[in-house]
Amino acid sequence: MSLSCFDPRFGERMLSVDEALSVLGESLAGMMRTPRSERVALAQAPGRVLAEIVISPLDVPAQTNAAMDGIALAQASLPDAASGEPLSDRGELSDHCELSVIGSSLAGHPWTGRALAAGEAMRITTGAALPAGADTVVMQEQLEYRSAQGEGEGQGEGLIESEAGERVVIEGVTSIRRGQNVRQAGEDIAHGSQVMAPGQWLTPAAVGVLASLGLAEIAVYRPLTVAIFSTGDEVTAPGETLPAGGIYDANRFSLVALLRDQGIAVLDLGILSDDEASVSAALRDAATRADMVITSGGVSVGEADHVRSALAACGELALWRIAMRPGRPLAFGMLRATPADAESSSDQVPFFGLPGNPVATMVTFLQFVLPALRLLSGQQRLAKDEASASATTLAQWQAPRLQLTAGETLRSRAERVDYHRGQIVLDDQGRQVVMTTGRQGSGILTSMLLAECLIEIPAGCATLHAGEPVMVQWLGSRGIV
Ligand SMILES: Nc1nc2c(c(=O)[nH]1)N[C@H]1C(S)=C(S)[C@@H](COP(=O)(O)OP(=O)(O)OC[C@H]3O[C@@H](n4cnc5c(N)ncnc54)[C@H](O)[C@@H]3O)O[C@H]1N2
Ligand code: MOO
Repeated sequence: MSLSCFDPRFGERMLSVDEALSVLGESLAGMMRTPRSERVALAQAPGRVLAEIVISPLDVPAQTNAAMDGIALAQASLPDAASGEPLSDRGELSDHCELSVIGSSLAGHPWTGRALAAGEAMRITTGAALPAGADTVVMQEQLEYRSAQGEGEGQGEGLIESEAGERVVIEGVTSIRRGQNVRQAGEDIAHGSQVMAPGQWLTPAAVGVLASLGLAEIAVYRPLTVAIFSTGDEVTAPGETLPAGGIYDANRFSLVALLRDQGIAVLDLGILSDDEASVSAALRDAATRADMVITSGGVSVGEADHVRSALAACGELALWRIAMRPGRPLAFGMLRATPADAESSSDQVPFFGLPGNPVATMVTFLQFVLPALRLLSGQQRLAKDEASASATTLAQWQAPRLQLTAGETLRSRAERVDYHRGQIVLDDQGRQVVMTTGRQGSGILTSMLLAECLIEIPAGCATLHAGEPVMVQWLGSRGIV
């Protein structure tokens, strides 16, 4: 396969983020395969990607039922004040009426007797099936029950079982609308309708919906395996003593967390020293065991930046200079995999060499790696209307963009997109605005700790004034998309 990203021009000039995304998309399109699937218990499904079409085997709800505790009745059998007919003995327009209660329909214990006739009602609890002959539920708060002997009068709250000869007085009859407080069978999901399609990310809501269909297990795509390692002689594993000139390995941990959050199986290959031979040996090995390989550090132009040369021996690679900050240098390419086992689905494995500065590692992951993973893991962007779900570009898998108002003046270098880490706060007039999290260096990882969004200051814009509109990439309430 010829990779357009290895067009020699790209080594010369700075790519925009959009250009880099489209080149990446083209490269990955050539290797797209439907991932293999497996069946899992529903409890294991959250965070996985659905691999089958789900057609509803039933109506949800399965039966027409009450949305309130109260009584079920046929609205047409009620006296109608709107018709102007006198409802009381004195000829006044009364707003109450009395019906006889013939029984109870309880959630899990539906009424199995005869249908309701005119002038009759039935006690009913929320979720209980509506008895035949009823189409409307009046809530308990509008009711007063009268026992056959005229004793035990009361609002009836807490009373479940009806007794023989019981009657109920309804207040506010004129406001009762046909079908009120009733949930129709199939009003959420109709029997035989398509509920989900392959590619659906199984969110808490999605597994709830699957459970509501009675499904105990479901087909999901096998998770992708991603191999990661950090590079650099100074990079030290947490738990070890930090040597002079050392720095603890933050990137591997933030990357593992980002990957796991996407349901990815991680092959953690640890830390590699700045040694070309060991980096290329590790890459060769990783390419046979994983669906993608990600490193951090060593992609710039320093003497110890060996990732690029090590990669040249293992595949087809390019160093991109991307007009963004943080994250200007990024290596991308395809590693040759000599499959050592039948698990490997391709003889080419995408590779990302992310920049070593910890914020640059996370920001480039979010811009490029995350969309690539979502694409390769078979996710489909599903929308209520099919037209908006159709176009598949990598950009659609970036964090969602929102327009907010800048709460302070933001400065950037005009020639590249700047991703400031932002927090959404209320200004002194109670309006929602976005502010930076403070110092913005690409080694200031605590700026990501505070970030709820990335403020995108576009190339060509050196200053954005307070009060001006600004686009942000929303990272979600948990700090990741
Ligand atoms: N002459 C130039 N120097 C640099 C350029 C440039 O264009 N010309 N680009 C700068 C930018 S921007 C970045 S980002 C970095 C990226 O360089 P590398 O990917 O080669 O990263 P390193 O040099 O290995 O490390 C950069 C920085 O990050 C620390 N680091 C590395 N790995 C980890 C880790 N796993 N956990 C925590 N911190 C890590 C490392 O110690 C360095 O401080 O290059 C600039 N230089
Ligand atoms: O852009 Mo580098 O990625 O600033 O730290």
